[in-house]
Amino acid sequence: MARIGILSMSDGRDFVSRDIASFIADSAGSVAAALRGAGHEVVLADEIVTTNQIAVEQSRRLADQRVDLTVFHYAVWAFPHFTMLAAEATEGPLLLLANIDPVYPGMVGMLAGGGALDQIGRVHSRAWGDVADPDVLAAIETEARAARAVRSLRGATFGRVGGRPMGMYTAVANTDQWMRTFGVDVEEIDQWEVVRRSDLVEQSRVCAGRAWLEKHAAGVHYDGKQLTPELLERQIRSYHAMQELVREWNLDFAGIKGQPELTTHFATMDIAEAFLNDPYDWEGPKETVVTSTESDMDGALTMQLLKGLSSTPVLFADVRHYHADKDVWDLCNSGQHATWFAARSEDPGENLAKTHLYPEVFYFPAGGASVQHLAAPGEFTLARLTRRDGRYRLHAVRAEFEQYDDATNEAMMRQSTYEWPHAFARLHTDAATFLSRFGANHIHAVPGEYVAELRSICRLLDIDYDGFGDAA
Ligand SMILES: C[C@H](O)[C@@H](O)[C@@H](O)C(=O)CO
Repeated sequence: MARIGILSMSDGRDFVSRDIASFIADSAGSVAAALRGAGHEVVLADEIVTTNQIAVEQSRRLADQRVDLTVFHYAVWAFPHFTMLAAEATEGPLLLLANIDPVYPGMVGMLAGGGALDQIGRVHSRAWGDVADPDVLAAIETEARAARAVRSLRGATFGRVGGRPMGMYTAVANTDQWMRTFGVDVEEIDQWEVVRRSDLVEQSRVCAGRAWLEKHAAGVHYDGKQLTPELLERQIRSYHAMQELVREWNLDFAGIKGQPELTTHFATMDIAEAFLNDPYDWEGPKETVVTSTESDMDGALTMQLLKGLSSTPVLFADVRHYHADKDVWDLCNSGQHATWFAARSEDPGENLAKTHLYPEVFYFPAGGASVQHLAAPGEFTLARLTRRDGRYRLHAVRAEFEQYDDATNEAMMRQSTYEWPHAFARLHTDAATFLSRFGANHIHAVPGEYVAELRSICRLLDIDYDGFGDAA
């Protein structure tokens, strides 16, 4: 949930503002109550803005509370320079909210303030109407979620464990542009640290992890070569090594190169990535740590934004295949999908019961377990940050994840790489449009509807929104 500041604008003439103060306070109170009722934290300004000084003081006070979204509330005609002074003191996302009550010219106040902000190019969003109307409340909440997701990036640190894999330009971003556009710093960490620290993990933790996986997974398919208890333990060690790096380097999210050094000479990072992205591991419930395969920077950044919206694990997948006969895509990853996607259950046992650990395939001679499952059905929002000629854009598309009878699921998974995790996605766009315009090999998804938030995020970040199909 978001932290939302509310600042009510009013008239600069004392004999007017005096008489309308209670009307404004009641209206602001209803907005605050509705947002609190929806679970948000609300910070109401101490004073209604009736002077230039109060405009600056009160907006600075809200800014000090590091609100995710600042709402300028217009229940009456308000002197527009108050809006300008308050906006000047508000560095975060800004929403102008007018109640539609003809008794007082609140709409006029909002439009005069909004027009003035447009004149100086100050990004802001607008909403209007009675907050008792669910659509009005939903519009404010959409902006609040988008604002929180964007704010959660500012000051964050991405841990890039290993550099660019396999010449993948789409996995590498410019750190200056990241700091300027998203406020995110990048720590470059050598994969050697994963190998070095893996040896230092206590054997008891490792044994407990292997026992837990063997107990709960649908199958751990040891083959004496590509997947052995020793290799699975090495992967469990690499998971704990990554957890340590996240803690010691204060990483908010991360990416692991993996290929080719680790996947050829150490073990794959599939177990590490899956459980970093999961809300649990063999030691209990935990916070998810967004971690991208192939140290995909814009992939991880997209996932961190989606996590800011949904507070769930976020899927990382290759756009691997299109089943034209079914108009369904196989989103399958040579790395991981958090096991949570197998059943989207809060009970890890339920997800693991649909998850198989298979010996890694020919690409990965170092071996280890791949984490295989088929994502549970549901409605999803998919997104991906990419760059066109250096400028960021955010692709967005709606989809349903589907499953069929066991034989059909099996046959479809065997058409690509059976041992890897899959999601069968029906995208709300046609294949030709998608393949001709989508700017990456990886895509990310969360359950639920977040298209409006993604549009707002683009406005707040001043990047291009690129929606496909009914998300256009
Ligand atoms: C195993 C291959 O190298 C895969 O990693 C490759 O196809 C990708 O997934 C690239 O995104």
